[in-house]
Amino acid sequence: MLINKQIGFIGGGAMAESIIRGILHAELVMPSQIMVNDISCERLAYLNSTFAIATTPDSQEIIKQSDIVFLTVKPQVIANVIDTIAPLVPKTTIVVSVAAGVTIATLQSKLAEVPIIRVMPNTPVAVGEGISAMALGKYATKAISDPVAEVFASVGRVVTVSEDSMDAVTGLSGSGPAYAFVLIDALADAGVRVGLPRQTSILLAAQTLMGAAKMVLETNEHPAKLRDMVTSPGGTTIAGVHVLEQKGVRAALIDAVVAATERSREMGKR
Ligand SMILES: NC(=O)C1=CN([C@@H]2O[C@H](COP(=O)(O)OP(=O)(O)OC[C@H]3O[C@@H](n4cnc5c(N)ncnc54)[C@H](O)[C@@H]3O)[C@@H](O)[C@H]2O)C=CC1
Ligand SMILES: O=C(O)[C@@H]1CCC=N1
Repeated sequence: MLINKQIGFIGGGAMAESIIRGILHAELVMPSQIMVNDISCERLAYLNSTFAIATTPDSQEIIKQSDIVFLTVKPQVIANVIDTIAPLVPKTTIVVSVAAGVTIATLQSKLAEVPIIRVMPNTPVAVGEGISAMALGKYATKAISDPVAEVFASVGRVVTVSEDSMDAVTGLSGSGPAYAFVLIDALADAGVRVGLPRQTSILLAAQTLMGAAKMVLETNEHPAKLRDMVTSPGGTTIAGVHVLEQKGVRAALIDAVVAATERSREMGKR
């Protein structure tokens, strides 16, 4: 399932690596179709030796070589990156930003008439189970954006959202894997606390979260209904759920998503 595009990344950190790992594993592109730029020589050497992809310390080289350019740097440095590349970006290049909080309008003001797509993916794209939300700039028609949708569809699910939902998406699914890792780690500690070996505990916790998530996605049932199916009257589960409610776990998760959403909004104001 190859796409016929050269793909460049400016910023070769955690998110770029997750996307690269995912699209190579999905065989959407060959390693020879990918080039990465980073200011860190160590990162470039690591990415080259891990994935056999081309690397360059020069971001302008990425613009020359790529049909689709992913901006995978931190939001704080994206303005500098754009200033360096803007004069060179042709209108035929598709620019995809994954930076939290950075608006299409900010990018478009420096990249006149260039098709811009803003995406909020998450790191499970590395294992083909990401969720990526896309918002299209005014020059990114459906036909132009299709190859980008294909990239993210090859490594998970894709939803199209209006740009004003992006901060909320960032707070929920962009940051969400971290919440899930905290839950898995805590459940594994709990398993150890009640006498299970660490590795068994981690396996039980992770597979339980994955199985529960899969049931929600495959049955389309409301999660509360699926929870009720586990919860026998007077049984073990209601004893556990009662403690979760007493300790405010539900409210804590809501507050976490609200805090992350507000932080994304704040980052967009700079
Ligand atoms: N990590 C995640 O789960 C997600 C991250 N994002 C977004 O992805 C972007 C990247 O985040 P991470 O990969 O986590 O950060 P990171 O810190 O792992 O990677 C950033 C990379 O950019 C490089 N870099 C810094 N300045 C540069 C420059 N001027 N030119 C070229 N490379 C430069 C750094 O050396 C580093 O390797 C951010 O904008 C973030 O909001 C979006 C969704 C999820
Ligand atoms: O923590 C961050 O700012 C980025 C955006 C979403 C996930 N990681």
